Amino acid sequence: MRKPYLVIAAGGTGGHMFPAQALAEVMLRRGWRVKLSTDARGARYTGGFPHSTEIEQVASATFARGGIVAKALVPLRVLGGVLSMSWRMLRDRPDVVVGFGGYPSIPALGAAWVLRRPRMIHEQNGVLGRVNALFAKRVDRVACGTWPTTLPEGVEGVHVGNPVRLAVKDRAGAAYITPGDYPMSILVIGGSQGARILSDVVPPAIASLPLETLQHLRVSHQARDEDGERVASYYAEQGVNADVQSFFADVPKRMTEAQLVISRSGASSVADISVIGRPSILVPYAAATGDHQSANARGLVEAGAAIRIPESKLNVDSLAEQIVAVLQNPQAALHMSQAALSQAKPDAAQDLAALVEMLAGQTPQTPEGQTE
Ligand SMILES: CC(=O)N[C@H]1[C@@H](OP(=O)(O)OP(=O)(O)OC[C@H]2O[C@@H](n3ccc(=O)[nH]c3=O)[C@H](O)[C@@H]2O)O[C@H](CO)[C@@H](O)[C@@H]1O
Repeated sequence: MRKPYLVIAAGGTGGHMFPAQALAEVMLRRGWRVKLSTDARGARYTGGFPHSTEIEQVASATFARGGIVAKALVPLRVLGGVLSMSWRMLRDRPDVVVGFGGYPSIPALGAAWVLRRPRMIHEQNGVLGRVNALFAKRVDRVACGTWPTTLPEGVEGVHVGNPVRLAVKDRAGAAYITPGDYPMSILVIGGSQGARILSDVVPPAIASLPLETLQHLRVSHQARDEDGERVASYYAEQGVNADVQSFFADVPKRMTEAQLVISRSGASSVADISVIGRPSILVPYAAATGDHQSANARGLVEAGAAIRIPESKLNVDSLAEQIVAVLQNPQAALHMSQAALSQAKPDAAQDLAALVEMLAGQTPQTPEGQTE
């Protein structure tokens, strides 16, 4: 019997790919055939996708890069991508197409629009990205990871949350050990790529903490490759017990063990912090499109789960003061961890999968199982 067939279109950064992976995991388990349509950049993040995911690389074109000639050719490349994808979809018709944002999602979403296939976008951030903004009025559903999300007039969003990895979901609401006179840890992460500003400011802020706190502290610090050595030697010189890596493969475990998370407010980082339920200090990436990282942080901040420090106010003193405020107030820290849980959507992947199946239901199936 023909399996229902889902095309997931995503690319660019890990931020688009991780939620796409979570949906692929659920749909494959539900007996669907899943194809990921991505570009070379997105393909770097496909290692975690289940092996049965079909992966198709499409040529991508971004408006932001390249010289004048390259930019002038972008509309042609996009049109070519949509046409060739339409041709492929005519021969192998998807039941549903879901776009997660990024330029590589244009060919599949564009083709689904041309062919009138059921289609949906998922926006991770509190502000629509460029490609999702282009399709918001041309899809059957707009699923939102962050709430509220600013949407174009006339478009209604469905709040499903940002799907988290299984390793995160497994630790949903894991018991929180409040800060005290025993080993404590701080996790410092800057999105999938690491953030230089956190490598500049966090180490001296931690080194300046009162000795009674510092002596119990372990730090896990994600630093970009080029910053790793200086960050590690600084911590070592200051006698701080720190593990510095360019990417922690076991963030869910480290986050569970942490009394405090210091992080950027990328959509998946915020989702992980909410689902596991940890106090956080968030430093939104100021250059993010439409300041979407501030929008992402809003839910946790308004719930009393996170302290937001804008980049312009981030310095050694302001950060140290907030770290002390969390680590020296166990009750406040416990309250923050519980408030984080109040913002969590641990079943986002399942809710998104339910929307996909609902959209597929709009397509009548013939007794042979072929779509009409
Ligand atoms: C710089 C930038 O433009 N970032 C954008 C990018 O996020 P970007 O990919 O940087 O970050 P996200 O916060 O969305 O995701 C990072 C994920 O990586 C995990 N992690 C992080 C560090 C580590 O060492 N190990 C690890 O596993 C985090 O727990 C999280 O699950 O796409 C997101 C979704 O569109 C946006 O919200 C972000 O604004």
